[in-house]
Amino acid sequence: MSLYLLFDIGNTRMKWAAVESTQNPSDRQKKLWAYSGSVSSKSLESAEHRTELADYIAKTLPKPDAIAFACVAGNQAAKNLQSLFPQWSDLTWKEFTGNTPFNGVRTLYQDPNKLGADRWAGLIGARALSSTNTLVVNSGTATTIDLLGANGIHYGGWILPGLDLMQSSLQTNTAQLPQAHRSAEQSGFGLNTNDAIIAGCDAAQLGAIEYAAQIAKEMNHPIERIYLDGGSAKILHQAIQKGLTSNLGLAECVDGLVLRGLWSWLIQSEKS
Ligand SMILES: Nc1ncnc2c1ncn2[C@@H]1O[C@H](COP(=O)(O)OP(=O)(O)O)[C@@H](O)[C@H]1O
Ligand SMILES: CC(C)(COP(=O)(O)O)[C@@H](O)C(=O)NCCC(=O)O
Repeated sequence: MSLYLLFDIGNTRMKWAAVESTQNPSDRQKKLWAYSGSVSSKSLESAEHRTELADYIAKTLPKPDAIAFACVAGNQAAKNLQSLFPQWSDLTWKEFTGNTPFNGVRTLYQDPNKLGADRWAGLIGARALSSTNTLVVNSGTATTIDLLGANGIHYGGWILPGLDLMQSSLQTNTAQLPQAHRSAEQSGFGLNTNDAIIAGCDAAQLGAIEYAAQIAKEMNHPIERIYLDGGSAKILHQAIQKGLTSNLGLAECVDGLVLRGLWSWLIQSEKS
């Protein structure tokens, strides 16, 4: 049995998990993530936070057999992460990028070097869960919506500001708009400024997903699954369930698509 340590460094949060080779990236049980965590990606910039994190991970985890990471938060963030574990210096840190080949999934992106490592890993993670036409929605700092065909082809996707970014950019760039706050009652058209912002940004995100499904259908890839992952996935899912849009009944929250993709990649690399 091998122990894999996986890191997904996003623009807001760094997520990690340790998994065993006897487990399976297609497993949907919560206990799959028995050893996992997240911290602010910015905290990697602070020597004090780095030491705390290094202590925590090293004390709670035996030495892994392999480490894989995907980073879209800049080279320095990845370097800072790797500096945490000098005691594991004999291990190779395997960096996964948008250009990393994976048997069974292929992207049509014009320059895969430019495809976000997290988007590519998320698509591979989605493929571990489903072999049908799927929309992969990662709702973090940015929201990304990608079309993965049943044939394993990534037909491209969209990048939108994430939900928080949409809301906060209104406050930052206008004279009269406040930072909006979500409450349980909001739905439909807003009758005050706060609700108009919350519902408007929800509508932009859900509308984009619905539109993506419509285009996929026109491309003869009718969507059978919609996976929602990322820090705002649950909020988007709740908005869908409130009936803001009736056509997204397929949408479901899925944990750790990027980590699942890194894991699938390690398994495939070990076999070849
Ligand atoms: N504890 C938290 N700290 C910061 N953001 C959080 C937290 N929990 C949920 N969020 C939301 O999740 C988003 C970050 O999600 P995540 O998927 O980790 O993004 P990224 O991959 O871009 O770092 C934030 O923009 C925020 O809306
Ligand atoms: C779109 C992203 C900013 C999303 O990052 P995240 O919200 O997960 O932090 C990231 O995947 C990225 O920098 N992509 C590179 C450009 C591209 O995918 O075309």
